[in-house]
Amino acid sequence: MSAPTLIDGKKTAESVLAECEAEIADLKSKGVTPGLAVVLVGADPASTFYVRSKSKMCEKLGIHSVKLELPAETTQDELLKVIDDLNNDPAVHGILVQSPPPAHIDEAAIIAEIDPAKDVDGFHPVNVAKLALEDASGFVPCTPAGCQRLLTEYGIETEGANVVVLGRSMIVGKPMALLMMAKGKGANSTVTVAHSRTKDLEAVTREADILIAAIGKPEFVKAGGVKDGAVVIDVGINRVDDASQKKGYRIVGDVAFDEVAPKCKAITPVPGGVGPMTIAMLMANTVKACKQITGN
Ligand SMILES: NC(=O)C1=CN([C@@H]2O[C@H](COP(=O)(O)OP(=O)(O)OC[C@H]3O[C@@H](n4cnc5c(N)ncnc54)[C@H](OP(=O)(O)O)[C@@H]3O)[C@@H](O)[C@H]2O)C=CC1
Ligand SMILES: Nc1nc(=O)c2c([nH]1)NC[C@@H]1CN(c3ccc(C(=O)N[C@@H](CCC(=O)O)C(=O)O)cc3)C=[N+]21
Repeated sequence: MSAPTLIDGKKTAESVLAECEAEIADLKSKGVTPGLAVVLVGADPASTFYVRSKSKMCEKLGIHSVKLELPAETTQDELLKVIDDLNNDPAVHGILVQSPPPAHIDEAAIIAEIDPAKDVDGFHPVNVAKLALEDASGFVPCTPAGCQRLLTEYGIETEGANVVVLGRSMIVGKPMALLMMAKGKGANSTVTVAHSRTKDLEAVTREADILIAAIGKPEFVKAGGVKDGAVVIDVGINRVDDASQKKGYRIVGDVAFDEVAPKCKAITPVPGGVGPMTIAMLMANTVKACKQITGN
């Protein structure tokens, strides 16, 4: 087989961000500045890193950024109050509460408190329903939206394709499956969702023309679970110990890249694949929220 196409998430994210910049300039010419609030409870190092990269991207694009890093002991009621204040803040059009929160927080209740019009993560029940109903006024979760954009950007045929989504979380797997089974461009796929209870997993994933892996298990998908000529989108972000690295770890995906890539038509790297797209789609959702809320 010829060498696989490396799907460049950084480059595609740049085009999404350039579209955002044009829309932000237009909004600013009308006296409106989009605003995003990112809330982190506790100091998990990976979460802290992601929250800061989101805020940095806002600053780069000229989006008003509110970063709230709250102590791990923050109570449910205190967090609900923070959300209410952001719901009522006219300078904030998007609200994101970094997942997962500490164990004493009821995450579903926090998500339900967010004004659906500001729910740029697309986790609120109203937006989950809009995705299922194919109502484009809602917010699509950033990671699945980013995966779909990578497929369309690289001209990958999704119509009638066998798409296997590995993982069924509310953040990635389930919305990813809904997106790909929807009617329309970049979708119309035949979708199978596999998870930890799936029987003969490799036989299932081997049927995929497009395999989207989101399970959080380092290098779990091996060559034997991938069809020749498949397109592989690796959502996984896993830290594995690596003494040869300055930080003492490196990031790998859910796919064993070195053995899987030679079988693929196209594959995303980790890092530099889906991760940068997640942040870019968050910016795009924030611009969309701002336009909807301000009527622009
Ligand atoms: N690149 C990005 O922007 C993002 C990356 N991620 C990364 O994606 C990965 C998945 O995240 P997330 O969806 O939040 O994870 P969750 O832990 O919420 O969900 C994992 C899913 O994978 C399934 N699963 C776990 N182990 C296996 C297994 N051995 N075989 C088959 N299925 C399995 C689980 O099945 P079951 O339901 O049966 O338990 C579950 O559905 C993580 O590495 C995360 O860091 C997440 C968000 C954004
Ligand atoms: N409410 C909420 N919304 C989220 O969107 C959300 C969340 N909670 N919790 C955690 C996951 C994870 N996530 C990532 C974002 C960016 C990269 C990213 O930028 N990755 C880069 C750098 C990777 C690195 O060096 O660590 C890359 O893959 O190239 C990765 C993962 C968003 N998530």
